[in-house]
Amino acid sequence: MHAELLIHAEWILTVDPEDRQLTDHAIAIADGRIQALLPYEEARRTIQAEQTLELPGHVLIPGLINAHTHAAMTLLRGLADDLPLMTWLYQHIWPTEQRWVDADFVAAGTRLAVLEMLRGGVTCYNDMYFYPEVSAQVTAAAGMRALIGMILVDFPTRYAASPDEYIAKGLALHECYRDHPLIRVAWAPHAPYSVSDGPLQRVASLAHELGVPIHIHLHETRDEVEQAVQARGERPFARLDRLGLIGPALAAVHLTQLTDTEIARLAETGASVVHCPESNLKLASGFCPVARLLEAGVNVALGTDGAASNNDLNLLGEMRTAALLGKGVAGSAAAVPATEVLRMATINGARALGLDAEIGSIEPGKSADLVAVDLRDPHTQPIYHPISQLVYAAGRHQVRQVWIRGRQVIRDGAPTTLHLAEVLAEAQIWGRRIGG
Ligand SMILES: CSC[C@H]1O[C@@H](n2cnc3c(O)ncnc32)[C@H](O)[C@@H]1O
Ligand SMILES: [Zn+2]
Repeated sequence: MHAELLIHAEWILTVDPEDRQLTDHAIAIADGRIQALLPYEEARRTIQAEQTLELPGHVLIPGLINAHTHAAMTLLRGLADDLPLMTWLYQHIWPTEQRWVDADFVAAGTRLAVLEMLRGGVTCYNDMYFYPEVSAQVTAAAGMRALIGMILVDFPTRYAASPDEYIAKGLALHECYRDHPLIRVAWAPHAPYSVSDGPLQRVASLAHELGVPIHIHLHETRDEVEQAVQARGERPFARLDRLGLIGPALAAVHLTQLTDTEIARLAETGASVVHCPESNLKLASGFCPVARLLEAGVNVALGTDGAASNNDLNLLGEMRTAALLGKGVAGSAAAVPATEVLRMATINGARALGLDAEIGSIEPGKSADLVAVDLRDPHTQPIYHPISQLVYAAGRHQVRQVWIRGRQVIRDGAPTTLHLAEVLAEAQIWGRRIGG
């Protein structure tokens, strides 16, 4: 058998249905796909590889999937800290966005985000931001994978004047990225409090018609739910259900407020939850009941949220936070174990984004989206269980090699598709402009 690349890592965490953790195995890659996963000795005998990469002391994992972010908000990192959600959003972030966000802002901010995520082992992200056509273009040019949000809010911005215009621009984006190897699109209405019934209903039917996911913030805080109940006599979850949005295409972000009935409804409809523990902690938004969701059979993915509320796009760090917080919230050290957290950051993310046939695990036939993490640092030694070191001790600087569709986008910790100094210079110009 001929392969373009053979990777021999000391450990491989497949995240396949059996959660196989392999030692001394190799992965053969051809045409951007995982061609074979087999014992290294057998690979040496049966595979003629153009290149073989030896990775002693490394663990190889599927590319990490950041299932909720606002990539271009890297340019607003640290602008407004230590504030609760609604003060942060209405008094700081939205006025700043109204003033500064244009296509150039989104290009510079997305490039910075893509660079940060790739270096941290994130190979795919789910975005919700203005000028999505710009994010899509920047991401594809860097060889990264993304699900780009066709955004929708009731209020006018420089990007679009009305819900009709947001939807028309979304449809144009969908058309443009039909059959693209790296970019897919999703409907991304911002939240129940910022989008009214008519446009939400249109999103539900268009999502069904086009076969694309729906990405929305939901029940982020107790205030959000209480205010909706006061104003409309209905919880936002019930409203979305009535409007046809709760179903297998839904990736609902945050969900810090959930009744048992709502959890059962998520499980029964096959909807996904995207947990953003660090954003929830920083904005003091509340706690997503991850252990209860997992127990009920709900697909739970992991996201960083934007860099203005986290303040990084470090999914490896988010995995550790999710595990620790999940145990604290459940009152059980056995809750949200390391293997489950790795699933949340990979295959569950892929499922939430409708991409699980293509990415999320290391299995022959899937795209070669792979990450090698060097565990030979002092703080990840000795190694009894590589997954424990990965989730509880490793830092993102230990991500050394990253491939997307078989193309190496990070080599020895450095980007191959983006120019670090240029991306930083561009971000600093924006920082000076906004900071005055
Ligand atoms: C319509 S583009 C996305 C919109 O969402 C804002 N945003 C960023 N983080 C959050 C969050 O945690 N909750 C609600 N809204 C958020 C972002 O600033 C954009 O305006
Ligand atoms: Zn968000």
